[in-house]
Amino acid sequence: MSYSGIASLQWYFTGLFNYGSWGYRKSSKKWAQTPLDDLSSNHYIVTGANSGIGFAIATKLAQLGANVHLVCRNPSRAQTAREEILSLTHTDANKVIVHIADLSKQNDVKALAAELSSAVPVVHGLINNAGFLTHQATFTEDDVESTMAIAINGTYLLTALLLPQLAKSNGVGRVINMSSGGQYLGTLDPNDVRGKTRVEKFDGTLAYMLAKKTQVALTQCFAKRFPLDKSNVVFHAVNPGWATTPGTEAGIPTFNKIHGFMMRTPEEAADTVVWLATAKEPATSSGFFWMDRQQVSTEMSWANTAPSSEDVEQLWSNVVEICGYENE
Ligand SMILES: NC(=O)c1ccc[n+]([C@@H]2O[C@H](COP(=O)([O-])OP(=O)(O)OC[C@H]3O[C@@H](n4cnc5c(N)ncnc54)[C@H](O)[C@@H]3O)[C@@H](O)[C@H]2O)c1
Repeated sequence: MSYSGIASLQWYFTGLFNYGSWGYRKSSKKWAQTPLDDLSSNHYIVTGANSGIGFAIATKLAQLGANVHLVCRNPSRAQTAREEILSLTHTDANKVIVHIADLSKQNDVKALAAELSSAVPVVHGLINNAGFLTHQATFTEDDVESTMAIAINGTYLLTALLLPQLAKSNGVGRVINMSSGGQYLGTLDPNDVRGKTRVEKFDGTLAYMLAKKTQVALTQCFAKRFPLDKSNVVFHAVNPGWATTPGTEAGIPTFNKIHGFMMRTPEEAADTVVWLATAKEPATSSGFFWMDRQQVSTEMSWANTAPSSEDVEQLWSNVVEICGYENE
């Protein structure tokens, strides 16, 4: 379960050169400025949309004219975010809609999916962005450690429940899972998805890496089970880089303080997600890991954390069992 010192160094130096704002500016010079399609009749769901990168994603999509569904846990913070988005983008007030759910709870996710299914019959993009890093082990009402609960309930269950609406997209339905560069150091443990064995000496950073690794593996599983030609849906996972947000200020304050000068803005970290959700090119591939509009490897050479295909399959069946739901 632990990660080696040399792999951490590799990760850190890769991050210094690529994950900060400088890395973003370097990469963005290569991008063709292709105009995005008219998004005015498209509907996007963004989880964790009231803060940080999620807020930047939702704002950009609203600016592009799309209908944006903000999924947030706290009603008053959700309303504040909605008002801010309306004032920043001057979009039609009917196009920015709030939905309340705690994505670490299965019952909330099921209720949210039911609400969205009737409110949004066709979903063009689901952006599973919500996530957090905590240094205290807490278990949800479903008996899953909270960091992992978002990866499972928020990512797996919401995606599985909304597949019929995504499949109806007149382009290609897109699911974008917000993973992290931290996933490179996480080791998949398919037989302890609930996080039970890690409680005594809880390491929040390790739990976070594991949750993010799980999101990448779930993305691959969805792509394998629901290929584009049969499902009309693509699945992507993203490393957004290092961005200063309320999440990094609370979860990794020392890292944030030391590296704040070089970290990305939430808008820079949001760029690849918005591109994956709206551009033509990423509608043709599925199951990959992306950073700065490029497919990147899911593994780092010295980390030795690549899960076996058996582990990935085991993960899927354990997650299905915990959630008690699977699409046919
Ligand atoms: N900021 C970074 O450098 C960075 C790097 C890699 C990955 N990420 C990932 O990007 C995503 C956004 O992070 P951020 O930095 O903008 O942090 P943030 O804390 O500013 O935003 C996270 C959002 O998720 C929401 N959220 C958390 N738990 C929730 C729950 N149980 N139910 C519903 N909503 C919940 C929060 O309310 C918040 O709106 C996260 O998944 C994070 O792990 C961030």
